[in-house]
Amino acid sequence: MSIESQFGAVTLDAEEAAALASLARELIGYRPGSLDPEFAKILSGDLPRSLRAALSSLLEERVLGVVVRGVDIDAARLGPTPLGWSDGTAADRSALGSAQLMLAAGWLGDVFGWASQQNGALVHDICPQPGREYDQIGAGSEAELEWHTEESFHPYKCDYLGLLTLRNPGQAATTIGHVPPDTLPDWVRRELARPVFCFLPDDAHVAEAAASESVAGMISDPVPVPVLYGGPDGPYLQVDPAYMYVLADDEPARRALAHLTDRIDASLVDLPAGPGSIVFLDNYRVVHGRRPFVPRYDGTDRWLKRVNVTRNLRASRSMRTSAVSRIIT
Ligand SMILES: O=C(O)CCC(=O)C(=O)O
Ligand SMILES: [Fe+2]
Repeated sequence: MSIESQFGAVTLDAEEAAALASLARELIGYRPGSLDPEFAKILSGDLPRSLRAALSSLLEERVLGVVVRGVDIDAARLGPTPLGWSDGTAADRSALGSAQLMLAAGWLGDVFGWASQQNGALVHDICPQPGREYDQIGAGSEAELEWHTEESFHPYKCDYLGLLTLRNPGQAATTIGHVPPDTLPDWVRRELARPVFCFLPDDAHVAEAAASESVAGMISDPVPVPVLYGGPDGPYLQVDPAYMYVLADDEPARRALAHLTDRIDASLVDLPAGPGSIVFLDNYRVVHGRRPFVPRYDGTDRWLKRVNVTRNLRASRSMRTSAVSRIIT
């Protein structure tokens, strides 16, 4: 079965798109300058039913991801794509899109951020940044962003990753890959379930690691974990070949990882998603990356918004400064 056929798809009609944008305006007005994720959850009960149904099928693991098309991003108001993420006015210009991404995420769970990523923002900008063209981070461009599960290095990685495309002139696709675990040979599954794989924080976190005690610790002292985890019948996956190594060069584990990597390579497809598309991916079951593209740095570049969603915010309480904080430190 192709990966695309295992994705839910919703195309909002004009009425649904207007209803979603109207909720977003309510969310923006509730606390000007900063989208309130708790209020977004309350409002998410009023999302168009077709959207809630698709998102619920993701919660139930009946699909690997959901693509929503027809979101009003108020393209006329967007202005120039920022050069990287630290552009103050860009949040305001793109608030309509960000609010809709947060609303849909609110139906799935709790949006959270990282102290070590984009200064703790809940909604991230993904735009090419001068000087980072060949780096394995969202702000790269000329080099393919190798496939990965998001924040593989962290025990409180997101359940779902949400991406909203604001613009993508060169149509540089997000890639997705998936291998049904029950199609892997038994020896591969056995090896990948052993806790002998070490993950390192990716460069996007390392640059801001001083802001996060847990991330700083993971750079110096990674805890070995399995690649396949959860139930033996339908295990979940954490894998990021660009940022991982096998403990003590364990040969069988290394071969199993190589086998998995080949299989995922062979499964990789482009996800078609133009401006006004939101994609949610099950970060426990699919990998994603990005095709290379040539950045322009003239204000018209590719620009995406990203959110991390967890089903269990409480699990990370020891790494957040208060029960209501949504920032992992
Ligand atoms: O740019 C994309 O399409 C995906 C970016 C990504 O995977 C990341 O920033 O971790
Ligand atoms: Fe990613």
